[in-house]
Amino acid sequence: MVKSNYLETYFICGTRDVDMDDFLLTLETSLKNGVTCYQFREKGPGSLTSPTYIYKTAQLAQRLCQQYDVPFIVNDDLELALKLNADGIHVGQSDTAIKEVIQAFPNKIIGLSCHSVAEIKSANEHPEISYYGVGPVFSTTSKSDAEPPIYPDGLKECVAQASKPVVAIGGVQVDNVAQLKGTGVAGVSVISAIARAKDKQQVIKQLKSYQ
Ligand SMILES: Cc1ncc(COP(=O)(O)OP(=O)(O)O)c(N)n1
Ligand SMILES: Cc1nc(C(=O)O)sc1CCOP(=O)(O)O
Ligand SMILES: [Mg+2]
Repeated sequence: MVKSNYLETYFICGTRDVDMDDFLLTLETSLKNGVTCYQFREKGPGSLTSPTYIYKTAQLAQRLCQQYDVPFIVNDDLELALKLNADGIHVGQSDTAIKEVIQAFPNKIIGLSCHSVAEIKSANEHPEISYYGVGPVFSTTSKSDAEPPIYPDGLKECVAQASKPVVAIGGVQVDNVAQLKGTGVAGVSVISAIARAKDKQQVIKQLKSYQ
């Protein structure tokens, strides 16, 4: 049973976002310290390429999430999500078409990236979508093909038009998260803020202060 506040502090991480040997430890420390959702995103320079390794690594991450009762979401890869019977999948505008995802993965968490009010309006046509990931709110170094930032004002406009909960993504850090107050987001999703934090407990606690 997925908790109603599962989007509150949403951690995204692949093996390239941390030292390879630290991946599972990073995830477990984050789960222990209050992340409410996790996305397995294995992409970008230096990420795993072998489907067997990707599957095995994702499976270990999934088991950790199960221990902490936190939803395990797969980024992009519908086949992997199906194979693992993940709790959900997150896709972007240029990934597998949302209609196909909805059909192939019923009764699961489905996240869709949106970058503008127009994309939100078109996403609203699909009531099966669970949440929208909206951004980048600020500039990010974690995604080389990110769109230009929309900043908190752009985020607020998107939230106002969204028929589903919105998580803010892109460049969200401890020192700017307070700017999200009043935007109406249901949560924040981050890679580097948590992956690179020395004191993950403190950072996760501070990230919750957008509420
Ligand atoms: C929660 C969340 N929001 C947005 C994204 C970005 O998805 P996408 O645009 O498909 O880009 P990639 O992550 O696939 O590079 C996300 N992953 N998660
Ligand atoms: C995965 C991702 N998607 C984005 C989008 O705008 O859709 S920005 C992004 C990277 C988020 O990493 P960080 O928290 O380190 O900025
Ligand atoms: Mg994608």
